[in-house]
Amino acid sequence: MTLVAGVDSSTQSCKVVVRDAQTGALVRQGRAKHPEGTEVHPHHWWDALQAAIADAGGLDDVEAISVGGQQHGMVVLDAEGEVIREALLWNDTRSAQAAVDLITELGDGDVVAGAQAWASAIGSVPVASLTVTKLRWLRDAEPENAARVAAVALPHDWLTWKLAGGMAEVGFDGLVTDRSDASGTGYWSPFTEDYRTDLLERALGSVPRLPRVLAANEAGPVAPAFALKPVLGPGAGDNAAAAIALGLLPGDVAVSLGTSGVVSAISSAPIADGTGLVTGFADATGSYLPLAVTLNASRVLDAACRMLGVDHPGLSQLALSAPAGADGLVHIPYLEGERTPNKPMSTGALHGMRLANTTPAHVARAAVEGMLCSLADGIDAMRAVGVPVERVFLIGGGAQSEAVRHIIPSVMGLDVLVPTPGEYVADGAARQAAWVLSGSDTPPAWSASSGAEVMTGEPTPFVREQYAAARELTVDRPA
Ligand SMILES: Nc1ncnc2c1ncn2[C@@H]1O[C@H](COP(=O)(O)OP(=O)(O)O)[C@@H](O)[C@H]1O
Ligand SMILES: O=C(CO)[C@@H](O)[C@H](O)COP(=O)(O)O
Repeated sequence: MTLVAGVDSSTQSCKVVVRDAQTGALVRQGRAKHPEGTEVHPHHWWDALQAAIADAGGLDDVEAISVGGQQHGMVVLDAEGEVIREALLWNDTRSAQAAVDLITELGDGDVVAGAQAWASAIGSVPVASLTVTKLRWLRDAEPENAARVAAVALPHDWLTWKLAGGMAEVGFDGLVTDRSDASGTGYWSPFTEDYRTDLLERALGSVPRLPRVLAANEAGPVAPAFALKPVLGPGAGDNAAAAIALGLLPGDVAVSLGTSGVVSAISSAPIADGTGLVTGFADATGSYLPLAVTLNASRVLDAACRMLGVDHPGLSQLALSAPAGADGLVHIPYLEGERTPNKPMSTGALHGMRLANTTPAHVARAAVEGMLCSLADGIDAMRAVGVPVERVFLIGGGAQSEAVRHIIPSVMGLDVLVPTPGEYVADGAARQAAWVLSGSDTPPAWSASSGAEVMTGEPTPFVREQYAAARELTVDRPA
């Protein structure tokens, strides 16, 4: 049996799956935790990857490996290839003002024109999540660090490079990425399939080395002297890797409930949404992957568990015992600020509180519904830019919530397919690794999306209506 491995270096943890390259059958897997926080030194990801590989029984018998990972994180390297400072993650909002500055500058003072100009240039309107805004923040807040930047990578690029032996073995020439993750930087264009170094220079003030963008099935750097045996694949951003695992086709939409809430879809043409609600990223195969991404998904459920003093099954039991709409109790889930809509300083809120609806069951129901309503808004945003929504898949850690699985069809007004719980990002990376190994033009014919449970429910549009009426009623956190 030929074995391949896939990695998901996600916000909260690192997961490794080992699969049969021919059939896709799961052979073994492992995982390890990442530290908390929105600023993390990349060596923690490397340590977690080693631990997850060991937990998965090692790589000695594995022929190829690809790394999928959280997108956008700013990994800055000096001329010796050393990490200059902790990486700012996708959910770090300190670069919100930098995003406003970049938009205003490109529009010559006109924010609307600037937003459209960015969307036309790179497919997305900058928000604090995108790497380009983090580099502008670095230039303004830490000029001494900005001056030392010799190369910029993303989490998955950096881990791939480390697996290849890093500076000592492959140098900066061996720094590689793929088009899905490159398209989330804010300085790579899905229209020209190339870096926009002019926009990078605008942000950082210089143009450091950038990872070479590999083709979908192209092998990464090889260091003959280095001990790593497997062939390295290009890897991918996490949502693009999940799309590979699910075998998404046009009309399919994935809703991922990880730390981020993500609505993603395959599109045959690039998207340029000047409203910024949909980001026009590329996928990892040659198509496009428009996304609507929130900062608040599974951790909203974690927070509700904490507030109510229950575990996840307990939260589900409570939520399912309350009526749809929680008798008017509305939870706005912007606990970490928000990205879609772009409200980086916002806090969450509970609206419509009355004596009759302030029970643990109502609070639990409102938390689940609020999180799902924010993602239903993402589905609307997809439709508004012409992305068809025919089949919806539910994945990510939050998909393990029974309440989420039962309530989502009613909130979205759609049937929802729930594939067997699994590590879809790591699985997609493994499928890519098998593709690279095969040398074929198309990925191997294994897909993890078979065996999905179809969840149905009576639509409850009033839940979304009461959410929409309360959505703007939030206060900002103290500066
Ligand atoms: N049974 C469950 N019900 C609801 N949420 C769960 C359950 N099990 C795990 N989770 C949540 O899944 C999240 C992690 O999901 P994951 O997709 O791995 O996140 P990320 O990709 O951001 O690291 C955690 O916030 C955790 O609380
Ligand atoms: O910012 C995005 C996509 O634009 C997020 O999807 C991150 O890629 C993090 O994903 P999780 O670790 O929450 O799954």
